[in-house]
Amino acid sequence: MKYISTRGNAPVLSFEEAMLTGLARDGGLYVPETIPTMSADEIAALAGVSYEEAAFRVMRPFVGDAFTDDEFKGIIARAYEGFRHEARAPLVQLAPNHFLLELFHGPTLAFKDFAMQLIGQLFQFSLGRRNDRVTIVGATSGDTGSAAIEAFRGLDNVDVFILFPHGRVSDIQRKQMTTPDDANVHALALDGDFDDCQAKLKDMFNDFDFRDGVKLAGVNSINWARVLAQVVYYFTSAVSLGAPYREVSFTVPTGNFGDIFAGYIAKKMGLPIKDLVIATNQNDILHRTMESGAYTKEGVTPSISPSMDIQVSSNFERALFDAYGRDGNAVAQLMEELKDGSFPISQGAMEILRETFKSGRASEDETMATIRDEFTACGEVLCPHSAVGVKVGNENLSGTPMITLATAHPAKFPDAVEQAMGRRPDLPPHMADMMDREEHVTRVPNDLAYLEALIKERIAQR
Ligand SMILES: Cc1ncc(COP(=O)(O)O)c(C=O)c1O
Ligand SMILES: N[C@@H](CCOP(=O)(O)O)C(=O)O
Repeated sequence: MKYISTRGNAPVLSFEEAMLTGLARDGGLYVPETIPTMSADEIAALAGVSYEEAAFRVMRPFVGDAFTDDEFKGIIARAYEGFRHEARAPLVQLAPNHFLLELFHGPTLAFKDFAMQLIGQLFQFSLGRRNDRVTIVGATSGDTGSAAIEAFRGLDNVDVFILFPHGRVSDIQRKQMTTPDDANVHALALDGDFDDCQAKLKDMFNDFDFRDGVKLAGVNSINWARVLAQVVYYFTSAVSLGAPYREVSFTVPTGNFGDIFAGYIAKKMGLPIKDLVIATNQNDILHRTMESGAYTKEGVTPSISPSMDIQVSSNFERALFDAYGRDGNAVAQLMEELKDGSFPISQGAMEILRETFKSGRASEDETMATIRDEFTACGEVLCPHSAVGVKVGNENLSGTPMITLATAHPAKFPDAVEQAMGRRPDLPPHMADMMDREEHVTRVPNDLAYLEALIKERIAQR
């Protein structure tokens, strides 16, 4: 299995190389050269197997000969052993034809744990046998950062630096990133928004002296392994509702487009998905793009679903690559135009995108009302991101079962949830004292040279 860049001008890599590389050297994102498929019989055979076994069968064709089957099974087993639910990703029913896929039973209470716990094990295995080390820099709007820190804390051969937007994550999210006291963990509060954090991260990858000097690696959904791990729960949830003999639809609260892109890959692999619905909050660039055919930045307004306060949606580039017939030059041109704030999408590409994706948005009031109404109707407490999904999912119900992804635990956003339904959700016991723990954080300017110097200095001190 080979991996190619969405901008068509970077070395072709194996799974392991792509995973350790992060961003392609032409600024693009790695994708598989071809998407392996699963037959209806292979999909049907996932019914009743453990999440770990399903993960092995779904991901195995993508990793090539990077690991033996036993090695890969061991990596998967270690990744998910810390989850607090036997099913890992349980489905609950909200209404006769609407289901919620709870993805928040991992150690940091967000769907990021599904991929990050796996990547943590993959990196340890690969770096160990190569006797190598890396510097991970991650950009986060709240959840990727804590999941990455949890997956990599305490390791000798990895330093992990997390850039988060100062003042724009929830208190719990911040505490999750700033309270670990491991020497290899560095929480950096940047003066800017998430898009600034992600832009700085990409600038670091595009500065080859820095990148090669510190052995930079990325664990954002830039990294193909992140997307791959998220493909699995589309299969397990669809199969439990009757796939491959029954179609299902998914609604996905969307920001950086990684999670819904994983659903797109599942569909390309043969999973019978009818609709893939993009759900955005008031920062609705993806919904506007689907309606207008132009990707146009308008600035980000902080919301009660802060992890989705994003307007440069990294993985949309992967969808554009396919919609433009895998023409890397065309994608590179669009990304160049985006530097001026906007690019039009060709009619042909838009038709392809609309064949696969529907979209909707939820305002702040609608998100609050959804938290309140779903609690009243069925007792499910939603986080604000999941509520955005449920609101848009409700608007797209049809005869096909709809699965909405619940991407975070409500206790990560207690203020918004309390405001909506008058009750404060409790943190699970392992995090109950989170607000009392001491914080270790460095406030940093939105300045590439400053950040690179700081990272080099911290690494030298270790
Ligand atoms: C809780 C939560 N929901 C939804 C999203 C959006 O997911 P994606 O960026 O993969 O579109 C994020 C951030 O990524 C998140 O943290
Ligand atoms: N919402 C994310 C933003 C980063 O997304 P990623 O999937 O590219 O890591 C977050 O919580 O940090």
